[in-house]
Amino acid sequence: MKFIKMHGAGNDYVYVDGFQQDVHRPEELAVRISDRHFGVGSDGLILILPSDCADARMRMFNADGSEAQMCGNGIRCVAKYLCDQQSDRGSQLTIETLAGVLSVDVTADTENPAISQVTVNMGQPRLQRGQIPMTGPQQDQALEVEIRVKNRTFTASCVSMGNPHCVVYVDDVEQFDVAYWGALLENHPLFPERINVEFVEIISGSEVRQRTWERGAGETLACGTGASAVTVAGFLTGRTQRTIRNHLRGGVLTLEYCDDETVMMTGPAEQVFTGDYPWPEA
Ligand SMILES: N[C@H](CCC[C@H](N)C(=O)O)C(=O)O
Repeated sequence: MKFIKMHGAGNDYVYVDGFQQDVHRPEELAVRISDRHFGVGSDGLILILPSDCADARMRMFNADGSEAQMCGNGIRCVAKYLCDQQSDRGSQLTIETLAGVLSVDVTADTENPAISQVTVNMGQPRLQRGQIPMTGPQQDQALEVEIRVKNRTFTASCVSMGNPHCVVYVDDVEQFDVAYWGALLENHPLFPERINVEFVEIISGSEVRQRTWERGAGETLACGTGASAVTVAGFLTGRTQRTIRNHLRGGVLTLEYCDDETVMMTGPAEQVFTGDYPWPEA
């Protein structure tokens, strides 16, 4: 099986072109290929597939084999790959995900063809508990709620960007024990489908620092849907402006929560290598 290794701001996935080959048992493949010692090593697996309603469809599997609705860093890489494959395609594409059909715009880096900058219209956030999903009154929002874990109470805002996010504000994110609290929050009984957790330090009204604990993958260097949720939560709770720069462990994303309530995200997409992985066709 041929694969491509790409990352967006250090959030790395193995990509397989499903236009060229069939991929069987992707859940099991994701677990094996993501392993950083016994596999290729990645945060998960992304399949690039034909679509009936868009230029392509993506399916995204976490390193634990669970399928997620969307991946913001991943969709930028899928867009870059499709543009590189067909240079006459133009820079604007649509990509179908389990969170809907999203529009992307790719700008090639003239000095380094391995890297592109990609802007994604991430769509509108879903704010009701029932949409996240989260227990409690299903029509209510969960902005600025207190979540009790062990001996600590966090102030959190929960936002769905198609997939679920819990944004937690902390004073010093570099010193914060992301692995310990991330795992506890991911599996908190409030969240029946588990949750991705963003730990955020506010630098100013237009700048934040984020570390990410991902559902099904642990700490990753970046999360695009998470950075989008952070933009929405920051604006709606009065912490940040509509446009922010988000400093993640693996790079910087620029985001805007627009007047029409869609989130625009811009960041890098980089191809690192291609390879072959032994995986039976059926
Ligand atoms: N890293 C991805 C999100 C993965 C989310 C996944 N861990 C889930 O289960 O929802 C991003 O850039 O948006």
